[in-house]
Amino acid sequence: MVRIYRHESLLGFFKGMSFPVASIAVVNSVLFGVYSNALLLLTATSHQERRAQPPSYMHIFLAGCTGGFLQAYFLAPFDLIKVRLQNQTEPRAQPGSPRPRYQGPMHCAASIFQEEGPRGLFRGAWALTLRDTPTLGIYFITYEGLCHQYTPEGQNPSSATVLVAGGFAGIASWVTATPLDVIKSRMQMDGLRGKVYRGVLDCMVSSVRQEGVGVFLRGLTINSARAFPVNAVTFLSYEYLLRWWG
Ligand SMILES: CN(C)C(=N)NCCC[C@H](N)C(=O)O
Repeated sequence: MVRIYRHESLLGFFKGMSFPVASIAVVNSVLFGVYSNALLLLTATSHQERRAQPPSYMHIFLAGCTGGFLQAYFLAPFDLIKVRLQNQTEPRAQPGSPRPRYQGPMHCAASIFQEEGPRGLFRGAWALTLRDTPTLGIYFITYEGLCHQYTPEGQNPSSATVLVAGGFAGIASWVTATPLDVIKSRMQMDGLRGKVYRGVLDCMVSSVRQEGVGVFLRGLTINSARAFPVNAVTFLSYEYLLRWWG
């Protein structure tokens, strides 16, 4: 944090933010929309009816995995641009200093398209899919399990329960996602200075060889700390929107 602040000022912390903000609505709509509809198909009960007839954990897991799998393809290009911008550490443009490689998200998208082709925009998408498919199953199981545990039979969970269950769901999913998150980010940066990795497995093997198994825990603390508030608010919004409009 100190280094980013010294090198790039407060603005350094917001690098690559505009694209995730623009994309989060689309990505979460796909995720929660697919999850709810998959659960509807599997259990034939609406969101309201599910309080009285809770779905099985197997159905919740399968619906979560389906949501995770499909959202990964919407998330992939936005996430790639975020990662490329976050890894660009040149100070912001100052008179006389060399211009950074990417001047913003649109320029980054256009450059990747030109230099690496349309498929370049989906670099790392396979690792992202492997990361998100099981971990979103875990995400929804944790959320539903905690809500079920702390809510009296047949009632809706309170706001406090939703916030805490959502926060822990976020942490559980990030703890399990971090190893593949590290690999995904390395695959996304690959191609910038020529291709280093032959695929996901090759990236895993060479990362472990060079840095040891601890490499899979990179970013775990920060991912988990961020996950609690983000997902507490995400689930609270989801629950209230469904209660008002569902
Ligand atoms: C890859 N993982 C762990 C997840 N996608 N987990 C679900 C949380 C998603 C939420 N938008 C977040 O960024 O925390």
